[in-house]
Amino acid sequence: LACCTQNINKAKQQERQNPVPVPSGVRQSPIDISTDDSVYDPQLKPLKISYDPSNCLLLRNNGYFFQVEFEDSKDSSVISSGPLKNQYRLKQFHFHWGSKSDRGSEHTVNNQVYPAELHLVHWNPVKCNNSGEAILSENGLAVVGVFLKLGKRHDSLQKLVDALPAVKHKDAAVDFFNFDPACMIPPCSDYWTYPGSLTAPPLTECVTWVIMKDPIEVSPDQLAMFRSLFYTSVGEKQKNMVDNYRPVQPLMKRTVYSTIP
Ligand SMILES: COc1ccc(C[C@@]2(O)NC(=S)NC2=O)c(OC)c1
Ligand SMILES: [Zn+2]
Repeated sequence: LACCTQNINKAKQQERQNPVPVPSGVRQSPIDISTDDSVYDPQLKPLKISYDPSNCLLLRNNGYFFQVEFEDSKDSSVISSGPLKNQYRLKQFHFHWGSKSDRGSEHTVNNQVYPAELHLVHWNPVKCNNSGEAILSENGLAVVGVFLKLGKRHDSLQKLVDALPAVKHKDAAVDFFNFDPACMIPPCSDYWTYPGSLTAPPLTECVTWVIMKDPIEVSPDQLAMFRSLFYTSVGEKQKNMVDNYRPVQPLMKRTVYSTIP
């Protein structure tokens, strides 16, 4: 999963500069979430989240964003319930952010943009043998999205921020152990959910999205550290890693369901 995102992330950057409609894309992501048009589903339960920090392995700059990768050979860091029929294993998490705080998130809410968005990527071991296969299987992936807004410092995120200078350039990677991603899940369990896609090529329509209603807060200094990374490898002309988000896509015939009455 981590390996094959690199060359296609270049395509994602291209796609952002001159967006080309995806032929026969009927469930593309991200989208704008119109709260008035979303449908309250009283059957939707809170997402069950159970992560084991000892599964945390590595921090990598893949040339499009930085991602934290997890051991996923067992059902030890998983999500279930909510809109999910099976249990999904955490594979990695990453962020999207802007060059300025008036842009950065991939999803928007009533056209409100956030300065950044966290994606926690999980795959379905019942339907797939590994995360690479999950990309090719309908609802093979479940991605939890969490908006970031500027405010007070996020103390538990600081451990990750402090490790970023070690992965400034593309393809850099360092050991990154004992981090609990649950610290980035907002206390309120409310979410929107809809069927969508990867937001980078190959843009496959394999994702059940769960977007948390409440943002988490990070400080301006913490977000500035995200922007200090580079898209480029050592020795190349440095290009700051910013604005790595895809524009919103047409909702088409989809319904966004919510836990919010
Ligand atoms: C070939 O497999 C891929 C390709 C790209 C991504 C990245 C992304 O498109 N997906 C999400 S989520 N955000 C993104 O930017 C990926 O992530 C699971 C898997
Ligand atoms: Zn993403």
